[in-house]
Amino acid sequence: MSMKRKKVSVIGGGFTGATTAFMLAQKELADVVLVDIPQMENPTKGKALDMLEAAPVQGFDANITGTSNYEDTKDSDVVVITAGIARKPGMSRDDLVQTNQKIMKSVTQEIVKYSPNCFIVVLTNPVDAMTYTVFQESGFPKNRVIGQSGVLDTARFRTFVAQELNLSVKDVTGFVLGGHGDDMVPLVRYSYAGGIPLETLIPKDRLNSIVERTRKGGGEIVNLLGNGSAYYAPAASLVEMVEAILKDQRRVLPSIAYLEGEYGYEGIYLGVPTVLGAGGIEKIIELDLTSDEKAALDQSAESVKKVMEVLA
Ligand SMILES: NC(=O)c1ccc[n+]([C@@H]2O[C@H](COP(=O)([O-])OP(=O)(O)OC[C@H]3O[C@@H](n4cnc5c(N)ncnc54)[C@H](O)[C@@H]3O)[C@@H](O)[C@H]2O)c1
Ligand SMILES: O=C(O)C[C@H](O)C(=O)O
Repeated sequence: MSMKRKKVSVIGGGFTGATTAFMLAQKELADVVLVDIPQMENPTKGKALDMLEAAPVQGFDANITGTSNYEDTKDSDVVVITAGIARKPGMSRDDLVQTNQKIMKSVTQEIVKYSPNCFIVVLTNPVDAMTYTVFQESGFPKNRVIGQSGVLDTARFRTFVAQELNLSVKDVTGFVLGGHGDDMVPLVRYSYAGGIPLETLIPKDRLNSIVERTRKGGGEIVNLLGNGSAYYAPAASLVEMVEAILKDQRRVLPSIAYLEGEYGYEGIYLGVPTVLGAGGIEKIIELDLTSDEKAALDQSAESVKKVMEVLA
């Protein structure tokens, strides 16, 4: 009996797109189609072929193709959007909104034409507003249009906590809620090392500085790179979400989800804890928040709404 392989298309073959494609193939999660604009067709084909030639060495069975033709994305199970411009030092993610909004609209039309039943996972910044744009343009139900930010932001938080405590990252858990901006909300009260609340392990001032570093984690990398933004951890985060969907894992992961009353917000996409499985976002988990946590989340939601006003 033969099992048909899953298919994932990654739109945008730049740093995050190419890294995501390679990680998906290395994990044998799907055959991967990497898509970029016609002017980038040869470099995209070149990247895909180069990755494919790593398969015999690493021993993975997955096909990777590069293209600028959306017909090649036909019947994808999941489509990941990384197309668009990235920020440079001195810029905020919100400075990318107008350029990337146009790109979201055009790529979404092509995605929907060839894969009307797919799940879409959006990475392009400013990602809360771009996920909303893709949701509107696609006409898909909300469970099938998902944004990535919280897995990455939580991964940064977990990295810094593990460094602070000199413990394995595997034993550190956390939750970052809200928009993917400098006012995101790392929920320290819901964060643990080996099941022990972090607040009992790390002094308050050290925890506060970890929270601050997490909030500015994207900018820290942008300043170090000098000419672009992070891509290894963002790609790993996308792959974790795609894997949860393809394998129906029902993972509890933060996703950028469309809210219709949850946490008191209506009609916006925002980072919240979700259950990710074969139905995409199968559930939004509503945590009890203190008044300080809710005020911080309100501020983050306000920032997202301001960017959404530019969309109109
Ligand atoms: N949400 C997050 O956590 C997160 C993390 C990292 C990066 N990002 C965002 O992801 C985006 C991509 O970042 P990157 O580092 O890969 O940038 P990059 O410049 O390396 O790659 C972007 C690619 O998109 C392609 N592209 C542009 N217009 C396109 C179109 N219409 N169709 C198909 N492809 C198109 C470009 O040719 C380029 O190859 C940026 O907006 C960045 O800010 C978000
Ligand atoms: O910071 C950026 O502009 C890219 C991304 O959103 C990140 O957090 O690394």
